Amino acid sequence: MQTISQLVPLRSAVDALRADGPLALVPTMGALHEGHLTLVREARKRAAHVAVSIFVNPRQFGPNEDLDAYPRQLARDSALLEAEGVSLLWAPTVEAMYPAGYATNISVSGVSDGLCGAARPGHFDGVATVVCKLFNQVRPDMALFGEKDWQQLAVIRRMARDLDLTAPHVDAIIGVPTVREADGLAMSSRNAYLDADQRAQAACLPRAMQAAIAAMRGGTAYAAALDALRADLLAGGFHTVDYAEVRGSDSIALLDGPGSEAGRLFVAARIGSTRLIDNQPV
Ligand SMILES: Nc1ncnc2c1ncn2[C@@H]1O[C@H](COP(=O)(O)OP(=O)(O)OP(=O)(O)O)[C@@H](O)[C@H]1O
Ligand SMILES: CC(C)(CO)[C@@H](O)C(=O)[O-]
Ligand code: BAL
Repeated sequence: MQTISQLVPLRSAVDALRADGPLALVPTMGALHEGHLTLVREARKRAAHVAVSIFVNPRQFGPNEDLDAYPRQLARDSALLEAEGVSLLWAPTVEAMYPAGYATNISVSGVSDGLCGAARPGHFDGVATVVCKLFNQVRPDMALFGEKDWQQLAVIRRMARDLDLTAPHVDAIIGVPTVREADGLAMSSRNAYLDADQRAQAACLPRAMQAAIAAMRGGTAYAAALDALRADLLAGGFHTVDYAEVRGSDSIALLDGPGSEAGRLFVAARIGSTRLIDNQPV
């Protein structure tokens, strides 16, 4: 596995890999867990070579968010990726990604609105901008993203179509189902912020979501099921529910009851100083 942090050597490394067959990209912010490694394994099934990027992207963090605290573990991550047969680790410096004078922003309207877009203003502009840059830098044939960040996946799919970043009529943006801990909690780098009590309480998030979905499927009105879900989370140790909403799986449009589009339940809630997100089909 080659590890590269500057653009000039990246170009020749990528050219050599691409000459050898399809190249898949797995973008990450590091602090790798089984969710990330599942994306890598899926990528290996589909491509001759896998490139993984690790970049804690300052542009997607709000002013009062956890940019400084975000876990950085490059040596450990690198060993994990080497063991998975990854060909290239692209770990750019902030200066390589955003040189002095950097002034371009990508904003994907519609799917970026609401949910995490409302709770984290500017977040999806930061994500779209860096992912567009990563695509231009690595020029992959496909890229894999986790469904845990469902809205992010929708934003990236929209951007890739709108900016012709991938070949037409090819599903080159691949979503991978959420990998969970034994008690149902979605794996996330931010789970490392939880102390033992908070970690035990956090399992109430997927449990309460399952209960709300069962109630909706049983005919309970969405609004009533969402009220009960918020109450369950607050009783279970979460102190704030940023949102608990049913939205269309593709359009991310708000749904107030069963309709023609498949619905998904989206939740973001805070426990201590940690913000957790999850989504599941209704
Ligand atoms: N549990 C998971 N299952 C599947 N994919 C995941 C999971 N967690 C993260 N991913 C995916 O891995 C990629 C990199 O995500 P990232 O590095 O932000 O990790 P994260 O665990 O989501 O971190 P954070 O705690 O910051 O949300 C994204 O496409 C994300 O959706
Ligand atoms: C896609 C991504 C790597 C962009 O920084 C990040 O948002 C993430 O890790 O999900
Ligand atoms: N996992 C999505 C990236 C973020 O929360 O900033």
